[in-house]
Amino acid sequence: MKRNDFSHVKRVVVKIGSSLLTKGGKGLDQTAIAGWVAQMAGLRKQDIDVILVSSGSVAEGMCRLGLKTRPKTLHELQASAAVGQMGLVRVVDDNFQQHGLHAAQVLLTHDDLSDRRRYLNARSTLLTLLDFGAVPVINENDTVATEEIRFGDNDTLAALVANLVEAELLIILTDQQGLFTGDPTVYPDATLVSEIRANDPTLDRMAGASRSGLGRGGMYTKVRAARLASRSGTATVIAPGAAEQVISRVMEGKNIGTYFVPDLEPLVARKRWLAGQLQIKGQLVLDPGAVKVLKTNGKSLLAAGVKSVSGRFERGELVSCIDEEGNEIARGLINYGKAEAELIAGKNSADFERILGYADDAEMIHRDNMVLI
Ligand SMILES: Nc1ncnc2c1ncn2[C@@H]1O[C@H](COP(=O)(O)OP(=O)(O)O)[C@@H](O)[C@H]1O
Ligand SMILES: N[C@@H](CCC(=O)OP(=O)(O)O)C(=O)O
Repeated sequence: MKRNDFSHVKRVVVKIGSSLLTKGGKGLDQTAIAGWVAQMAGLRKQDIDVILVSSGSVAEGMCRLGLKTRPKTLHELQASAAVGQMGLVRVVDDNFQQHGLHAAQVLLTHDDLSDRRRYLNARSTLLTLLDFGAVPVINENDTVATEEIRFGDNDTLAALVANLVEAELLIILTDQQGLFTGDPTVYPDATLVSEIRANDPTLDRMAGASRSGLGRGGMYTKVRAARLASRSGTATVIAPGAAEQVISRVMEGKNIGTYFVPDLEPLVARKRWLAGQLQIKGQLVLDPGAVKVLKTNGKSLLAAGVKSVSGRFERGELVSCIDEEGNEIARGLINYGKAEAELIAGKNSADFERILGYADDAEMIHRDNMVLI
């Protein structure tokens, strides 16, 4: 994808860093936030799905609590985040409301995206919010995250969210013009990189740490995020958050910030991931009707077309779909664990509530989570 193809983008993740949001730690920048929200609302009006990953809870909490330096201990960080998150969501929500849009707070930990079942839950909730036309506002769940289940920085979180919802574009707003050949606060003669392949090995030499004491990762985590995002075919632009109409200009394909070109298109990347990297935990035998629908119409797999179930799997794990002769037709992430799948195999989704005691996904495997073999 070239910059001038961004006009085709239908789903974008915007990440805004702490120092931008809090005027370098002085408190939430109401004017700037109103400006970014207005631009995101403009995208929603064009029917583009928008997800905001917003940092700033610790920085705003520090400000409210009168802490001069970023706390060192985990519980102080967590307390600070809890205080600051209140201010953050209030301002963001007020602003989206002024544009007639609903903001939806989603706080995630690393476990939510690494555990297969929780991954599917997080994905379904985010996609449902987008279907409702709401704007998910995501941050790390700092108050409960221990070291082991932390993302640690919101650049990584934003990239994983972009992977999760298959956004075509990730925009990371920061306090610099973009990625420079070296940290411009240390090397004044460093120059702005306008475009680079996300997997270019020279990137590691350019990107340094954060120096503001407010954010977490500096350029290093942003470059790593661009690489991570490129795994699902997502393009990344690191752009100057303080620049006039920055989000709109990036979306218009203007030459602003640094554009990280992914190696693959989103669909190809996801199919490769599904087809190659996960272990198959079970098998579904499909009736001829289901085989035909999957092959010819690219539809989701409904339980009604499943004749039998084998293997050991939980919700969210990879299963293989075979025809009655044993030929593999497709693979996908299943919405039900083995016990439930056996109960609903061959049944209509209208009967799920009676059989299972609850009604959940109508599909056994959603077409977005399936790849034909
Ligand atoms: N190659 C580079 N180009 C630009 N900035 C860099 C580079 N290396 C390190 N940095 C530093 O990264 C900082 C931005 O990261 P950070 O403070 O974590 O911001 P944010 O809060 O937006 O995530 C810049 O202010 C700059 O000091
Ligand atoms: N969850 C933390 C995120 C910290 C963080 O990654 O900050 P930044 O490097 O400014 O994006 C917070 O809201 O303060």
